[in-house]
Amino acid sequence: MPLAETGFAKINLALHVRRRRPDGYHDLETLFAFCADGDELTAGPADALTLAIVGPFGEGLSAGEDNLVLRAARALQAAAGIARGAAIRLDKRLPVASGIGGGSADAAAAMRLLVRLWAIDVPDATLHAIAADLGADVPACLVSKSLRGEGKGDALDLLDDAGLAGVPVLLVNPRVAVPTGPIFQRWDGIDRGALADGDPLAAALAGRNDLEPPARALQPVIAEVVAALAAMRGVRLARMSGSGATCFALFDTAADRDEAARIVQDRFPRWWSLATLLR
Ligand SMILES: C[C@@](CO)(OP(=O)(O)O)[C@H](O)COP(=O)(O)OP(=O)(O)OC[C@H]1O[C@@H](n2ccc(N)nc2=O)[C@H](O)[C@@H]1O
Ligand SMILES: Nc1ncnc2c1ncn2[C@@H]1O[C@H](COP(=O)(O)OP(=O)(O)O)[C@@H](O)[C@H]1O
Repeated sequence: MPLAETGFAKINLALHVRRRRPDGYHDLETLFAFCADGDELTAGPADALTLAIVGPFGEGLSAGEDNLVLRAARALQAAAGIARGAAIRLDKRLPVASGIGGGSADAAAAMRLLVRLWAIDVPDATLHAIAADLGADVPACLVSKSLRGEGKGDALDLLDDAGLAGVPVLLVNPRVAVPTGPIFQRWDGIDRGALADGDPLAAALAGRNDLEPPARALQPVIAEVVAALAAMRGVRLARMSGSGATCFALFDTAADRDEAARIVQDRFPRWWSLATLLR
């Protein structure tokens, strides 16, 4: 039996961009939450390291050495000083370049998977460093629990008892790919203030996603998605995640979420959606 891990879909409940850094990155403050669903990875023992990609969003995604799954595997091999292989299979269920982790979640899931498959003992600090090297979001995805992120997004604080687990959520993507770097570049450079401390949901409600205006400027349909979600019954918060274009809504009840999912599917049959829960 191959081992399995989920690349849990990531949501930024709020994302405050504070300043542009000399290294081209941006200091930010964000509240990460994770969904119960995502991409599915499996791995079995093998002599060579291989990746096979299946699933609704697998088409067009390179399964070569540039894939974040293989980059994570190579980095782990190097850190552990081993040359063991693995036959990895990625079921790509999340849209690519869509602000919900995607590749970052896959890289993190691959790390968790291969640590188990290879039965290697890698210190947490080493895993964190490998993850941070793969992408600003990968350390958060490695943990895949509610977190507050600062710095590039890789200085993390676990939000114990965040009160978010089990909250019904609907993800909606209008099927436009939005690359992360260009959205940060289009941020207007105005610091609109810190993200509040304390209760994560209250902080998120009082907060914002500073990447939403530049993402909307590039893809106006994002405004339509947020407006459609915000108008649904039982919505607690509707917003774009990350650099877009996926938007999310948190609901009071699973019935409200399912009603919203039905309405979205009826009105916008081309859009992708996922009805799930926060974990
Ligand atoms: C915006 C966020 C919010 O969680 O999520 P996504 O939209 O990618 O899901 C993340 O900060 C994305 O993290 P990740 O996708 O891992 O970023 P990376 O691969 O490290 O960087 C891609 C590009 O984004 C920009 N970038 C990223 C993070 C950051 N704090 N400042 C930046 O300016 C840089 O231009 C960088 O070259
Ligand atoms: N396993 C993977 N899943 C998705 N994208 C991947 C993967 N491996 C590499 N990539 C690359 O990463 C890019 C997505 O990065 P990014 O824009 O940061 O996505 P997101 O906003 O969804 O986190 C894609 O353009 C894709 O070429």
